[in-house]
Amino acid sequence: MPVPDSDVAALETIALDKRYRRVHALSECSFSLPSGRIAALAGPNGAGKSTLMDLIAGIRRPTGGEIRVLGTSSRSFSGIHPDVSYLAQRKPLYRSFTVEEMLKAGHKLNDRWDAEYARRLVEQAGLTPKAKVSTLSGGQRSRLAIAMALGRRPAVLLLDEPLAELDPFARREVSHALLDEVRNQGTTVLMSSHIVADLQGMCDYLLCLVSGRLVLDGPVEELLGAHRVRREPDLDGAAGSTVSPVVEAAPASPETEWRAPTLEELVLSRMAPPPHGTYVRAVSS
Ligand SMILES: Nc1ncnc2c1ncn2[C@@H]1O[C@H](COP(=O)(O)OP(=O)(O)OP(=O)(O)O)[C@@H](O)[C@H]1O
Repeated sequence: MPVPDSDVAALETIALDKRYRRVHALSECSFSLPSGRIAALAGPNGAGKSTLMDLIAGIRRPTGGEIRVLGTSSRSFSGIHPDVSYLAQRKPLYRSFTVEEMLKAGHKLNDRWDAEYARRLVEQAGLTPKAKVSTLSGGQRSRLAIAMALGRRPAVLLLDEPLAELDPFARREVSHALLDEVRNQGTTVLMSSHIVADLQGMCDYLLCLVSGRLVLDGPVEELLGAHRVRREPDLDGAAGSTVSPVVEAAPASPETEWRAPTLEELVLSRMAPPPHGTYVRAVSS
């Protein structure tokens, strides 16, 4: 893996656009993700998350705009950039293969492959080399798929709903293993998930798409620090529900208490603004 130049964004999109005939899946999407960040890609169904990942991975061509990976424009190469790994929603595992055979396939299919590293990740996951993929649990399959994605030693790792299908225990186990690894390696990660509560504490950067447009973009701490939600003692317990209670926008009386929102509240406020969602106000720094 090349040593990232800290001045160059790991991943940058400039006015990225994607139309599928009548559907405008992504509009004028511009962001710059610094190296070493673990970014959450949040947004409701159909917001354009998979489309964005597919475009970055070179699976689809944009209708407009540009993508840069470590400063190199996607216009200068075809297919997936050698420093990017993509773990799509449907995990690319062959059910009839053993764990060992999957690793061999990874070696064959990738010009750049760190066999030693991939084997170590599989060992850490407690996977038996002779076990068939079809006999693995959902959590074990996720760990194998992640080892396959990391075996390329990517500088940028794209994960589309990596924790879907997993029960809460497996989600925690897989996400901890994944995060330890990418932090140790300094890998930049872009990870989509519907379960925004899962992303808090895992991700230090947030991109939120709604109807193909980027509505939130920045370091999580900065975004949370720049917004306030009204403190409602009776309502606080409902923060985990999909549609949070409305919090009045104004006027705020002098006694009104404000607190920093959770990541979930902030994202929900953009996905479902009042009168159906939480009102979260921006504060000037
Ligand atoms: N191959 C395609 N042909 C036509 N429309 C498409 C195609 N793929 C996606 N779309 C449309 O583009 C929009 C964005 O879809 P996309 O799958 O990128 O969203 P998403 O945020 O990943 O959704 P989900 O969270 O449900 O996976 C949707 O309206 C979808 O119906």
